[in-house]
Amino acid sequence: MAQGAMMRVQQACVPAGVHGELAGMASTGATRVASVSFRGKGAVSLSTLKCRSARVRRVAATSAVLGLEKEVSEEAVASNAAAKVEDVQGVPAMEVDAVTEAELKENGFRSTRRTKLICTIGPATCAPEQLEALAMGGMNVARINMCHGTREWHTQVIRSIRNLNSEKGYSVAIMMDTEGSEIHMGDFNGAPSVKAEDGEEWNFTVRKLETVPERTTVVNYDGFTEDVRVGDELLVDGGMVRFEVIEKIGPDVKCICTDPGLLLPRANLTFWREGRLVRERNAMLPTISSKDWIDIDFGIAEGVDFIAISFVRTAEVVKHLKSYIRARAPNGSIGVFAKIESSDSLKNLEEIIRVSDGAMVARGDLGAQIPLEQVPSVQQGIVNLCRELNKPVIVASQLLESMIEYPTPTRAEVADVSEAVRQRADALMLSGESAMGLFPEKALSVLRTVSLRMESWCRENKQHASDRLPELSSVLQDRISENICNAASQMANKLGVDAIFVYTRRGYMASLLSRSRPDCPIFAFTDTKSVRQRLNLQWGLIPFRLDFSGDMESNLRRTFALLKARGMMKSGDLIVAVSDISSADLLQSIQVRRIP
Ligand SMILES: Nc1ncnc2c1ncn2[C@@H]1O[C@H](COP(=O)(O)OP(=O)(O)OP(=O)(O)O)[C@@H](O)[C@H]1O
Ligand SMILES: CC(=O)C(=O)O
Ligand SMILES: [K+]
Ligand SMILES: [Mg+2]
Repeated sequence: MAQGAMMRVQQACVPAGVHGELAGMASTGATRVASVSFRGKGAVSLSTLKCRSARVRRVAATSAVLGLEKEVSEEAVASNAAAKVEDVQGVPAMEVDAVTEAELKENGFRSTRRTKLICTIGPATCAPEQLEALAMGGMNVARINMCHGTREWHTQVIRSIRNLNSEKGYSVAIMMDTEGSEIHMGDFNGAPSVKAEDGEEWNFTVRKLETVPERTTVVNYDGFTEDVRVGDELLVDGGMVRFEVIEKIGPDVKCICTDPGLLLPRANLTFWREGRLVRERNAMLPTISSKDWIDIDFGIAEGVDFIAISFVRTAEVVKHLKSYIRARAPNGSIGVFAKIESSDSLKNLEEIIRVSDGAMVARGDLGAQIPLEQVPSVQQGIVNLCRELNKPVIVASQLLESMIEYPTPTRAEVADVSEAVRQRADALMLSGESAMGLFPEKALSVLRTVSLRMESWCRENKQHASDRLPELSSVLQDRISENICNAASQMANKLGVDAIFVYTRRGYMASLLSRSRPDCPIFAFTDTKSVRQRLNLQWGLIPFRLDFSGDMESNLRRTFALLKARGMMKSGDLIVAVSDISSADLLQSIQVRRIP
C-alpha cells in the first residue's frame, strides 16, 4: 500500500454525519474535493461507517459509472435463475452463472466482458447481501486474505458464497490467499489504524503481548532483534511510514519515526541498510509457514477453488503444495497461483510460472521490494510470459486505491486499469477497495466499465493481429490441440462468428482458446462443477456445466437446444466448435455450425 492509502484510511474514519451527504454525492456525482470537507460530531468506527454506507453503494451500483454499458437488471438475473431447464431427475441439464447469462442476453455476445474480476472480501463486503451485490456486479472470484480475520469469519464468508451460488445461480469461485512468513507488525488492540508522528519514539518488540502499550508494535519474527542493526531503516508497507533504529535492548528495538503516517494492523515490514533491502536469516523463513499449512488444510476441507501463495521464491514450494493438494484433494480441483511479489520470485520467474496454475502480479509488496518505476515493465513482462506459457494471470493492488474513500476513480487509476486490460491480463483484483472501502460495488462497477471499453477498443483496432505466441509443447498430441485452438480462433475472427464452443473435461482446450484471445466469447462446456468454477478466472471464457453424451454431434445438438430454450442463442447464429473430450485416437476437428 502506498502513501495515498493511509491518508484515505485516515479520512475514512471521519466523524459521524457524513453518511447522508456521501450518499447524495454518489448519486449526484459531486466531485472528490467536496468529500474532504465533511465535519460532524463524534468519532465513528470504520465498520459502522461501512454498514451505514450500504445505501450509498446501492445508489452507486445502479448509476452507470462512466456511462458506457447497460446494467444487468436484478429481474433479469432472477428470471434466469428461475428458468433453469431441468432434466427428468430434477438436476439442471446445463448450468451457467446467472449474471453472465443476463449480460449475454441484454448486452449481446460481442460486448460481453472478457476480463475477469476478483474482489477481496473484508468487513465492508462480508454480509450475504453485500456478497450478493458484488456477485450481481460481476465478481467472478472472491478472495479471502488469511492475513486478516478469524477462522469463524473465513468459514462464514465461504459458506455464504457457496449458498449464493447454489440458491441464486451465481458461480463465484473462491481464492484463498496465504499469509506467508514475511515480517509484519501485529494488531493495535483492534484499532483500524494508529498514527505514527514525525520524531516519535516507537518500540518494535518480539515480546508476545496480549495488549500493546502506546507507541509499541509487536514484530512476528523472533530473529528480528538479532538481524536488525542500529542505523537501519524500517519501512512499513514499502515506505508508507519509515523508522530509524536507534537502540537495541534485549527483545525491544527502539526506533524514531522519520516519515509519519498511519500504521495498519499487520502491515508488512522490510529493513534497509545503506539503501539496500536486508535479507538475512529472514530470507530462510519458509514461504509456507506452519500457520499457512493449517490454513491450507482448512481451504482444502472447505473446497476453495484457488490457493494463492504469498511471497513465492522458488518453483519447489509450488510443486510441494501441488503434490500436497493432490494427495488430499484427489480430483486435483484446487488451482495453485504463485504471487509474484518479491525480488527472489523475479529471479526464478519462468520456472515458478511453469509449475503453477497461474500467477498474480502482487504490485503492493512487489513495489516495496523493487524500485517503483520498474513495476509497470515487470507487470507487462509477467503478463506476456503467463500468456506464452498458457497460465492465467491476475493484476492486483491499488488499481482503484482512491476509491477506498472516494466514489469516483482518478484519471490515473482509470488509465492503469485500462493498461492492464490492454495487456490482456486474465483478471483484475480489488483489495482494500472492496475489503474495507466505502464504495466496493462502485469500484467493481468501474473495473467492469473500463474493461468493456478497452476490450471493445482492442477489437475495433484489431489488436489481436499483432499477437505472436510461441509453441507451447513439443509433444505431438499437445501441439495438435494447440494448433486446432489457434486455428479455431483465427477462423472465428475471420468469419465473425458469434461464439466459439469448446467441450472439455479438464479445461485444457478452453485455456488454449483463451490464450489466443479471440474476438468472440468462448463458451466452455465441462461436466464437473470444480472445473467450471476454475475456468471462471480465465480471459473470455464463459463456463457452463453440462453432462456429456458419447459423441460430439449429440453434444452439439443438445447444447443448441438448451441454449435456444434459454433464449441465449437463436436460429442462424454462427459458431465454431472444438472438443478435447474424445479419446486420443479420434480425429480432432474444427466445426463451423449455424444454429438450426
Ligand atoms: N478479512 C479481513 N478483515 C479485516 N480487514 C481486512 C480483511 N481483508 C482485508 N482487510 C483490509 O483490507 C486491506 C487491504 O487488503 P489486502 O488483502 O490487500 O491486504 P494487505 O494487508 O495489503 O496484504 P496482501 O499483501 O496480502 O494483499 C488490509 O490491509 C486490511 O486492512
Ligand atoms: C496482493 C498482494 O499481496 C500484494 O499486492 O502485495
Ligand atoms: K496475503
Ligand atoms: Mg502482498
